[in-house]
Parts: sequence; C-alpha cells; structure tokens
Amino acid sequence: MKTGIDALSFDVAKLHLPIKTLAEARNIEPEKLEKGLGLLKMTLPDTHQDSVVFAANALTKLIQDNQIDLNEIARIYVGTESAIDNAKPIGSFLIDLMEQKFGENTLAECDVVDFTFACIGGVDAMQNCLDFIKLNPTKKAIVVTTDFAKYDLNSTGEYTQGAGATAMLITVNPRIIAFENHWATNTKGVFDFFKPHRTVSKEAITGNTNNESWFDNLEAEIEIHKDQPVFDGQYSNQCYMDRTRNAYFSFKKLKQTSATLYQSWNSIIMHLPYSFQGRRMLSEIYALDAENSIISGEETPAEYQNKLKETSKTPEYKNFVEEKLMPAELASSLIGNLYTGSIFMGFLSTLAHFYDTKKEISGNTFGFLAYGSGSKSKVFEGIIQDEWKAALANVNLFETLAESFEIDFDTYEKLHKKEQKQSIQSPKNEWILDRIEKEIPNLIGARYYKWID
Ligand SMILES: CC(=O)SCCNC(=O)CCNC(=O)[C@H](O)C(C)(C)COP(=O)(O)OP(=O)(O)OC[C@H]1O[C@@H](n2cnc3c(N)ncnc32)[C@H](O)[C@@H]1OP(=O)(O)O
Repeated sequence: MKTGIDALSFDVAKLHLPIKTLAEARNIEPEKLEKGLGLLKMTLPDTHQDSVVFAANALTKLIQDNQIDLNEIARIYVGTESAIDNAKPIGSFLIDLMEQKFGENTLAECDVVDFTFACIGGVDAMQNCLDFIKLNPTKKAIVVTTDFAKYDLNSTGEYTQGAGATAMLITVNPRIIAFENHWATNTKGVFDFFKPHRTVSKEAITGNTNNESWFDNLEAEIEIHKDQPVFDGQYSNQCYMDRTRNAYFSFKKLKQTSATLYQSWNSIIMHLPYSFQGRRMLSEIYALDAENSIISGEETPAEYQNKLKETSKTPEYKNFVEEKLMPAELASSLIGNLYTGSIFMGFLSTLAHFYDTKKEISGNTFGFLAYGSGSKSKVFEGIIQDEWKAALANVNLFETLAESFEIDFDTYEKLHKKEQKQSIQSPKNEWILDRIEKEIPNLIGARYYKWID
C-alpha cells in the first residue's frame, strides 16, 4: 500500500524587501548575497499576519482547492517553531478557524498537535501522519508547517528572513508522491540555533501604572519569549553537514546499498534556510559517496575543507547541482527561510518548475535531506506519482510569488521593530489577526482571528 502527499498548498508573506536594498543599507556586497547565498528577496509578514494566519490561509486553500470533506480528516498535525503560546497549540486555533469557515463540529473528532524541533518539526509531523495512515488506510491526515523566520537586525541571519506556511494532505494512493518505508535519523543535542526564554526585570515593564495592582503582582523577574533565535551561523552549518552526512550514510545502510545513492535520485530536496544552503553543504556527501573521490579520509581538517571547496568548483558538481538541486532553490530565492516549511517549499518549487517547463517526472525518485537545529537530520525518499500534475493544477506557485509587493527599507525596519501599526496591504479572501486581548498592559494575551472576504 502506498502512502504519501495527495495535495499541497501554501501561503507566504506578500511583502518583500529586495535583498539588494538590504545589502546596500547594511554595507554588504550585493553579489555575496545574490551569487554567494542565492538570495533575491526576503518576505515579511504584514501587521495583520502571524504564524496562525499563514497556517489558516494555507489550510483553507488546501481544503477549498481539493474539496476536502473535513469529516474525513482524522489528524491535523502542525510543524512550527513560531508558537504563539506555550500551552495552546497552533493546531487548536486551526480547528476553531476551520469550523468557523466550514461548519461547526466538522473537526470535533480530529486530533491536533504541534511538533517542535526547529526546522525539522514539519517532517516529524509528516512521518507520524504517514505511519498513522498506514495503520488506518481509510483515514486522511493533514500536515501544516508555519513559521516566521525572524532574525535580529544587523545579524548574519537578517538576510535569510522569510515567512509563510505549507499544508499537505496525507493519504493512501496519493496523487503527488509516495514515500518509501526507510527513514534514517541522526540526532545530537547541541546549541547551534535556539530560542531560549529571556528574563526581564519587573522595572523594565512599563505601562498603565494608574492600575497598580497588576504591577504589584508581577514577579521581580519575568520570563519573556523573543521571536529571534540565538545562533552561531558557521557552527549551525557544521551541525547541518554532520547530521545530514551521518543520516545519509545510515540511509545507505538501511537500503543495504554500496552504490552511489544520490545518483539514483532524480531530484534532491533539502532543508533550505537560504537558497544555496543545499549546494554548499552537499559537496561533502557528493565527494564521500563518489567512486573516484579526491577525499581519502587521511587529510588534516584544513586539507579536507580545501578538497571540499575544490569539489564544489568542478564542472561535474555544478552540473549535478543544476540538474538535481536548482529547481528546489527557485522559490527559496524569492521567499527566504520558512523554517519548518523550507523543505516542503523546496519540494513544491521543484514540482512547480517541472510543471511550468512541461517536464514529465512521473516515476522519478526524489531524495530528501531534512535538518532541524538542536540538532537532527532525517533522510528518506519518495516516488513521484502519475497524477502529480493534476494535483498541482491550482497551486500557481511562481505566479503568486511574482505578485509580491515590494517595500522600502524604512518600512522593513518599522515592521521588524513592530512600530508599523497600519497594514501595508488591504487583506482580501484571507484570515487576519483581528486583535490581541492583553492579559496585563504591555504583555501579550489571547489572540483572535477573522476571515476577510
Ligand atoms: C537555521 C538553520 O537552518 S541552521 C543551518 C543554517 N544556518 C542559518 O541559517 C543561521 C542563520 N544564517 C547565518 O548565520 C548566515 O546567513 C550563514 C551562516 C548562513 C551565512 O553566513 P555568512 O557569514 O553571511 O556567509 P558565508 O561566509 O558563510 O558565505 C558567503 C558565501 O558567499 C560567497 N561570496 C562572498 N562574496 C561574494 C561575491 N562578491 N560574489 C559571489 N560570491 C560571494 C562566499 O564565497 C561564500 O560562498 P562559498 O562558501 O560557497 O564559497
């Protein structure tokens, strides 16, 4: 019995700052960002958008475009590292919003939960749903990924920002891709990228002191959540390489093959925190699993790094990237990082590219290399199914991305600092964040959303 992705949809932030504008403002050579990292635009949420809004919009589109009967959906599992609450999962917001739109109690028997493991939480959610569908083949599940990849101003993560969601219907006999049963995992507890709770003093919180009872009741130090991570960019790249390399070779063992595995993959889909991450990281696996590799394993660390650099400059590696990785990079260049959604957006980008260029890919094998900081990698593969094109007919990925609205640098900084109070664009046919009811002045409270026709 085959299990996999039957339908896909997305919702990404509709505002963008050209990378060139950011580069000029920050005194960075634009060529480094455009040609070195593959960045062209970075998308940013409007004032009425957050991770629940993107998730609800992607899910609504998935349901409408594929005429999904919600009574058939047994699970909605969410991958995110942009939770808006420590107890109440994004999935519970989605249940409420979908029932508002598609009918009361339509999801009363649906199981929902959020999965958090940095950027790999969506893959974890999907693996779990695939196992569930194998055991319950008459049922259907939905996986949603949603995030706002927000980094501090002036940090090295700033140019990789992006925001949005993906939603996928998981069924038996899927129309788009059927996954094979082998999944290799490699895990190690590290601090390459994380979002710790910060403490602030009671005095740092100012507000309506006319009502002093709320202030008197506060603890001397208050734990707050900040969207931006603490991270070490180069170390996170090393962790990415270590985990994916180890998972890749575990996957070869699971498949009991000594042949060069990546040669059997027509396309390679990796977690792309920025467009060229995959091609920059894969050269090691490419060299180690090659028949005539220049790497012997006897090198000093510096020699090893030099040989990797040499490998990545060869015409063979460049052709390999062009053929197997480039289609996944296209959307990433125009969006930026989607954290949990990046690997699925890379998959969608590849499908949309072949759809637009009229390439037939039924029967192709796709290899997936997922990564989440903290850190974990999963390697798995799937076969493209005969009906993939029909399932993609309403998705319009690149047409939608082409309509993104350009903002200037001042507006970008205002949005980032939450100083922009008015929406930049008028919402239409989408969910918005309607209001936040504050628990106590200046502290965030319950969030409420509404649909705008
Ligand atoms: C969140 C996760 O998924 S963990 C894994 C990834 N980590 C992150 O995303 C964390 C946040 N991001 C970051 O910290 C940073 O953006 C990083 C680490 C990804 C990149 O760091 P930077 O220091 O800006 O860039 P770095 O020096 O690594 O690479 C720049 C590239 O541009 C190239 N470059 C520099 N100048 C130019 C130029 N003028 N023309 C062309 N290319 C150029 C460099 O050669 C280099 O490419 P190469 O190594 O393939 O040769």
